[in-house]
Amino acid sequence: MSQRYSSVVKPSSDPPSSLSTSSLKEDDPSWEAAANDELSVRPSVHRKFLGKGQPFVDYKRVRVTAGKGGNGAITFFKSSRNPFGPPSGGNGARGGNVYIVASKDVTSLNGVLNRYAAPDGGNGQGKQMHGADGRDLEVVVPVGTLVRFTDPPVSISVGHEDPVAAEEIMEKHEGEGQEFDEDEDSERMRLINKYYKFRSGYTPQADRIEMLMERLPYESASDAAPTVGLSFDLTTHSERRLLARGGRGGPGNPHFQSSEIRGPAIAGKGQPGTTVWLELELKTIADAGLVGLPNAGKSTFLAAVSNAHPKIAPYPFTTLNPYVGTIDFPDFWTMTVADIPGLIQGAHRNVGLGHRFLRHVERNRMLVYVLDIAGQAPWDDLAVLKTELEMYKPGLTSKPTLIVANKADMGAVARDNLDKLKAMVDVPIVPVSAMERKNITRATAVMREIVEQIRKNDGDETLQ
Ligand SMILES: Nc1nc2c(ncn2[C@@H]2O[C@H](COP(=O)(O)OP(=O)(O)OP(=O)(O)O)[C@@H](O)[C@H]2O)c(=O)[nH]1
Ligand SMILES: [Mg+2]
Repeated sequence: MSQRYSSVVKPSSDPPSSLSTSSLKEDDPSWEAAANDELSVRPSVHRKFLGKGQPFVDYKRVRVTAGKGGNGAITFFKSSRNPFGPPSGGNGARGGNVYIVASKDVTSLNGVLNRYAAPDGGNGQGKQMHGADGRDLEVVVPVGTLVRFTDPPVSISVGHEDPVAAEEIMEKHEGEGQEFDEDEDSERMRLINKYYKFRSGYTPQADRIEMLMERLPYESASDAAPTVGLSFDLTTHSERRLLARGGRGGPGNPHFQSSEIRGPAIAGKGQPGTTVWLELELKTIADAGLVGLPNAGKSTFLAAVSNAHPKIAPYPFTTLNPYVGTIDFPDFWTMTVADIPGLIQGAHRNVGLGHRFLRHVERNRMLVYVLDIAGQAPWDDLAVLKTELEMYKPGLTSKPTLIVANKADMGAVARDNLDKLKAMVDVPIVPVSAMERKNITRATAVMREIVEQIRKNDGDETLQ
């Protein structure tokens, strides 16, 4: 390498203002020096991974149903000595809950199913054997997923309480010698049938119905609380939230024994689990987002600095989905970098791949503009990128910034452009050759310094 660059990094007046770039100025390393101490460079890209992988999904609608509670049992402990033994029905168990968990190990909503249903709780058995609780289910989503509870699709009706079934029950009990006062009694029978079950052939008498009405399980506020419209954001690894609560199990028949009722042929029914509809939207959270025109070398840079193996090719729009890689520093400090598909002029109006991916720029801690420094006018490219980000969401460009002047290996043009760019902008600029893996550690060191500063200011690992 014959080129030498006088200054590698320019001190920044951009936020964060407290960021010290003095250490970066101290030893302006040349290409050769930088190339010799490439600690974080992976020697080879595993070819077999190139271009493979799962489709990227960043929006999904999901239906989640918690498990139904198990029914209580109606059994009696009979023996030769005691043919009318005491009631011995076990309780039904609660149905499985459904939780949503954020994980840094998944990067797309691709693995999320359309429907989830937690297992039901087990029914009670004879000999006081209670059912087994339904297993809890976890929906695993990437960190940065927004969860919104929505209305059910119009064509499906939700109701756990089925008015038609209640009608049928009413009809069944008509003509059985019991007089029903139309409205009131049908409502009572509906409730009784919702919460209790009877041994086949058993018809509860009026006084039993009275007793059962008195001890109806009360519905807690959280059971009935409407969730539609609620939303939350999963921003940290292993954050866990309850989506749907499993139904309670019904008590077994010993619970209905009293001085009057010696052999209760009654047990509690398991309650249905709640059903909710969700909208999941992924807005990738990475420490740094790579923003650049198509073909600028973003993917090559990501492959050079991180453990990721994105597809790299000499045509625009090679990268069609955001791709997150992790940079591992020798002292085990890590940061994440997102390769975002190329932007072009008019992206905010949906030109090119459009604004679909701009949402993934929103929540990165810092921006890394990757410019093709050997191109016609890299400063124009930078202006286009900044304009597109601002048009999509005002204020987006005010994040801490680094410019990676890529393709600096391309001779005199690159060197001249770099000098011109340095004179024009007031942001740290690091010339690199992502392809030849030169000056990469320099770039990652600056990125680390900026990210460390932001994390310190934020006070924790979360990001809003
Ligand atoms: N000479 C030279 N070529 C490079 C360098 N970095 C990347 N390239 C080449 O530039 C082309 C585009 O690289 P990519 O990494 O696919 O570019 P990208 O920005 O990810 O492009 P899109 O995914 O299409 O937005 C490839 O042919 C790379 O080999 C570099 O430092 N020097
Ligand atoms: Mg790419």
